[in-house]
Amino acid sequence: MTHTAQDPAGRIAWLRAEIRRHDHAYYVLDAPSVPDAEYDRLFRELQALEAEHPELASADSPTRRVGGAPLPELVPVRHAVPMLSIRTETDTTEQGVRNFDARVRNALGLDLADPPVEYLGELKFDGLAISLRYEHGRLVRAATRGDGETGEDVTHNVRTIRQIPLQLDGTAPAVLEVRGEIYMRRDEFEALNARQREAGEKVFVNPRNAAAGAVRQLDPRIAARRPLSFFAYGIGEHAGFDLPDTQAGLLERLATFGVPVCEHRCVSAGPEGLIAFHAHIAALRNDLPYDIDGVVYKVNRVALQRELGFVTREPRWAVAHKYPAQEEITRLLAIDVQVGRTGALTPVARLEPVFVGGVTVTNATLHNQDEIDRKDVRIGDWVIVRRAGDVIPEVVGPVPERREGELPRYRLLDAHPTCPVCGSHVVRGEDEAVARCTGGLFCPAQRKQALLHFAGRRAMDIEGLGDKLVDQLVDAAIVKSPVDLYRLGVLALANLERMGEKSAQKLLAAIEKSRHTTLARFIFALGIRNVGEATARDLARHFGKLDALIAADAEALQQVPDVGPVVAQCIVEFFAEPQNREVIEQLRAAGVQWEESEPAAAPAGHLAGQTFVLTGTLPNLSRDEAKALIEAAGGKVAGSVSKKTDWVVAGAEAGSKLDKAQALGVDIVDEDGLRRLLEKGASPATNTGEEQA
Ligand SMILES: NC(=O)c1ccc[n+]([C@@H]2O[C@H](COP(=O)([O-])OP(=O)(O)OC[C@H]3O[C@@H](n4cnc5c(N)ncnc54)[C@H](O)[C@@H]3O)[C@@H](O)[C@H]2O)c1
Ligand SMILES: [Zn+2]
Repeated sequence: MTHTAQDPAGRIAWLRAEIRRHDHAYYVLDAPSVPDAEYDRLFRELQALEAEHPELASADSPTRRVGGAPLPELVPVRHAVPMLSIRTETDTTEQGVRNFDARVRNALGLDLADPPVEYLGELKFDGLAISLRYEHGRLVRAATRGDGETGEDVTHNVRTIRQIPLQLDGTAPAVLEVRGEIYMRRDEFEALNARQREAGEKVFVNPRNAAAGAVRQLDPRIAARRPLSFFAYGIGEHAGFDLPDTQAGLLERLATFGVPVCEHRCVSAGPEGLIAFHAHIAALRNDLPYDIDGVVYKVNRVALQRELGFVTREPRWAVAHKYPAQEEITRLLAIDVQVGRTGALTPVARLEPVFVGGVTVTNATLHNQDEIDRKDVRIGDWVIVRRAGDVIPEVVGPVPERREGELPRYRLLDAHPTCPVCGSHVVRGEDEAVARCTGGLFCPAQRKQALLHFAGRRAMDIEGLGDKLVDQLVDAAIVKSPVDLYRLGVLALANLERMGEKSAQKLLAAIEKSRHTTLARFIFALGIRNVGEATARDLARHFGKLDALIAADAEALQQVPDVGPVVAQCIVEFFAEPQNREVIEQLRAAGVQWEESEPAAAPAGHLAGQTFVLTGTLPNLSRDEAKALIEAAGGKVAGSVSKKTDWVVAGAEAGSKLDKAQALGVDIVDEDGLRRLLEKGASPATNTGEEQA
């Protein structure tokens, strides 16, 4: 529903309802439905309309109130000194500061002949306002702002915040309410979200919400797990406190009590210093370890603050000057994918251009399919984009209430069954978040990485082929796949920058030398996902010949020690890609060679063909010892439990592998059980021998 300028009453009513709804989501539920920038636009529009139409004013308009109702689950706390909001200066230029100065001087009845008013510039921390009540230096209660008159008792959670002293330093007054902001540092926020993501739980939109949600928990253990910080910026009720003359003096005094106070502040005679402060902090903003949404200017002299007093929801002696929003709302037009150096496909949101965090953003990462599912963002959605600090822009989530009709869910594998760069198949492992292109040797997106790996010391060992040179060779389109290395001539190299004839000769000699290699090195050099040096060696030993390896299916591959289902799958997928096989053929044709051997004999022993998984600590055997015994008996030890596991050997403190074994119904034995299995088929001769010894 929209209302035009012809219907201010209707528009005002609509705005009030809309803002109230957002207030509830933000203050009560800690789950804002729109970014602050959007909210602020509605709020300013309402303020302007109410100013234009005083006859439509109403005492219960959201422009006259602070915050939201306290949560009914928490015990209410009445604030003897109300906790107010701060007026936001909307003019973003210097004029914002001058407007404030002019209002203050006017209210104080000063004229041009009077000296400048002294101000203090502070940061506007983007967190949650809190009032900490100390009696005789002891923290007795912590309360949220609530609606400004009545907040919520959150002492149980605030006690878990290490930065907040439970006992003030020095000689403390009888009563002192310290007021300030609880916030979460950006790195802590990123780490928290990473943990949430890992655990498959919901991620937080921004540090403010994560902090507010933690503080307003019923369970202090949850708050304790979310690392929070605190800055003091004022006081409420006090008794027996020798009140400093200025705001700056107050902050210094608070610091002597051991209360954290932010170092970034500046005293200014008149508005000029504040203008400089605004610019200085704007430049610093990205490097601060926490979010700020602006700076706050305060009249420094406490006596003048008293004289100025406050109007409805905000003091006359302070104003907030905001910076460009770090969260904005825009449209998700499409989802593209980018193929990284390792073949990972990253979905990237293509956005209707939006100005956020000081720049125009048109793309933002969506990380991977799981993340898209968790956030449930769909093409066509209105989404919230966040760009804070130097962190790359991110889509934090959709605005579900703005979704128009039914939009289909996005499935990366359906949208991109093949790599958009090279056309190879795209796969996603069972336990993996990331989808990958399987054209490792062929895919242009992976070329540089693949070549570097191929030439590496433990792979084909081509001395002198480092990343700078690989960059040049690939960028100049001289080398596309490893086989091109073996076709290089001095001429092509001599055209490269910083490449004399001598170094060109040297490189060619190193390439020449690499033609004679071992099967193990060659397998490793292919860069098959999850096939490291040791696995490559095992594969070479087991299969003896490259073609045998190429022909092996997942089951045959799992006969190799340490090759489990995941690794086997990666190998199968790699060789299934015709383009990879072609590059291998070309390499052989170019003279890359190694000695082949007969495949290692199938392991003998009565446990042949049986797969074991070890978990926990066995009473007498180390893991290596147990493994050696099993392998000596022909068995195989795998790293993870699957349906193909025959036995799980569980010791003390066995973890998730044991759970999985139970879930899959795999047989479980302890160390004694393992010994019985090992002995069962042992030849009587050996037994006798042992008994005799
Ligand atoms: N996205 C939404 O749906 C939604 C809904 C409601 C409110 N909001 C946002 O909340 C804000 C309005 O709420 P508000 O009334 O709390 O005002 P405010 O946050 O703009 O300003 C007042 C608050 O600033 C904080 N503050 C930080 N640094 C300070 C300092 N140095 N000195 C004094 N105070 C400092 C205090 O907590 C104080 O309560 C707006 O930014 C608005 O965008 C968003
Ligand atoms: Zn590709």
